[in-house]
Amino acid sequence: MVQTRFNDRKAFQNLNRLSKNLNEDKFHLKHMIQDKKRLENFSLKFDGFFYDFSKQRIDDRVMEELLNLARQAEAKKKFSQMVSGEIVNITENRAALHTAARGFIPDPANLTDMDVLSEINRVNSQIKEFSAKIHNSQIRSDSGKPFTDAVVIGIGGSYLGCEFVYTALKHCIEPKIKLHFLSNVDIDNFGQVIKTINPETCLWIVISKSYTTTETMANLKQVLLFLKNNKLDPSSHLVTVTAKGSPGDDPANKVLDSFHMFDFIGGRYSVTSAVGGLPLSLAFGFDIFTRFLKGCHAMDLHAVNAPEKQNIPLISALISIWNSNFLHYPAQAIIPYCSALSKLAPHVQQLYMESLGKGVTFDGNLIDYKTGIIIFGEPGTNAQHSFFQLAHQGSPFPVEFIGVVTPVYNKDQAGSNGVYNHQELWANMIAQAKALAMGKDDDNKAKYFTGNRPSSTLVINNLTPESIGMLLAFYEARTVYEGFILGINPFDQFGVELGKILASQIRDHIKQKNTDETYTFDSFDPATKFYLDTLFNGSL
Ligand SMILES: O=P(O)(O)OC[C@H]1O[C@](O)(CO)[C@@H](O)[C@@H]1O
Repeated sequence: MVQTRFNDRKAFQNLNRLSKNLNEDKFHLKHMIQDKKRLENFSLKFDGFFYDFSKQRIDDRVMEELLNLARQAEAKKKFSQMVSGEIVNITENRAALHTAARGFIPDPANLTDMDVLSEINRVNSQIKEFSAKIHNSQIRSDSGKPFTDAVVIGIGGSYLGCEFVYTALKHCIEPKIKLHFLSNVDIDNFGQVIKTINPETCLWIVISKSYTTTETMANLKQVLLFLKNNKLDPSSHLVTVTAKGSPGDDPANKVLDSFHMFDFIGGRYSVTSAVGGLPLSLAFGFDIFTRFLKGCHAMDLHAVNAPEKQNIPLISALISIWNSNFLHYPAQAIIPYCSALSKLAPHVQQLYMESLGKGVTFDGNLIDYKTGIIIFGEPGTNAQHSFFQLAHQGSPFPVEFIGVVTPVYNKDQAGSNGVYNHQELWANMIAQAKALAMGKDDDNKAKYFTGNRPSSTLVINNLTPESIGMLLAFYEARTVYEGFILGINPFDQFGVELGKILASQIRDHIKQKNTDETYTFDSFDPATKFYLDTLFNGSL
């Protein structure tokens, strides 16, 4: 069925018109945020999750048209189809059932050709049993020692989400098994990791859906050599998380165990499958992983059931579309005022940009409007001392501030200024959003701030497995909603393929040179030849 293009929708035309009026002074944020009802009218709260979009450049009319845009795109209907297991990833002819990993399928009877929930439950039981055996030392290393550390070998969706959740949770829960991450093919990544572990008490978790990803396979090779050099048997030290039937699915028991991931859950949406489930259960216990899933599930239910007007992921997707397509901001920063969330932005970078950085519509037509924008971020206040100069006086971009009401560390003391560190942190977060919105007049133009720079603020009460789950599922749902409204497929990633193909061609030539010193790179363009010659010369 041919769909109406995003920019042919009536609401799109109306929003375009409304965006032109915004230059009038009365729409400057410094005036709009004075309205006593503004926060109440432009914020939403759900289950300890607060989303304030009162400092976005919107008013009631813009909001109403944005909601119309979502309705005209049937965003909620598409979201329901997704959680029900319909084929929403049409270019790859697959469902996108990451929500099922947290036990959420509204009507499992409709899933005829795959037993999604029983497969998920089977793998979760396997994870529960395996992690308990590691914790109670029923499973020990080759030399009979209890495991103390685990290295996750994986890249992209098989790494980033897990690192985000682990980094967040280790602030509030002492890990039983310490996790380390080996993602980059850079040999120095491997070199650093092996410095931090004891080979005799370390478990290696290879995570790769395809089990063909070059970086992961190259690192696996290094690990196997490392185990051999340390006289350790991979069948006692290595586990795999991979698709059923992949080269890493191990019926021959060459490794300690294999856990399945499924093609109905895409890599960047896979933290709640065995991809995150195994390492996080090893680190904190299966019960903590379950609590994390419950947080995701709560947000999933909200994303499906809340009406458009109260739906936090949907509203934030609309705000993002407003900022990119109508106000023409090219990027968005994610700034958590919380060190524990330091790996959130790298995770959302992949989730968002791999999902929404698309050039064709659902039905295969080239696109002439903005799809995904650039996402980047750093924790505050650090970000204030690096790139916030540009945020305040350079090219504007919307910012998403994230605050956590109660810190984990409960011995914070007031300094000589009578303020606790955590209060100082919040003072800065509040001030930055205000400064961006208000701006400041000054006769000295070097000290003049235009203001009218939009931001949202997201607040959670504290760092718990449940709240981290909600945060993760919020970003997933928002990404998917944005994709559905933009009329693109948020589940494929053909854009990563071309570089891989070219790398493989270059690799073939490197291989030839490794076996034949006289081999030349003359068949390449001059720059490629220059870089390869430099690599082989060992110096510029
Ligand atoms: O799990 P695999 O198959 O190793 O893939 C890793 C990652 O690589 C990508 O294909 C991108 O290159 C991601 O989508 C995926 O999460």
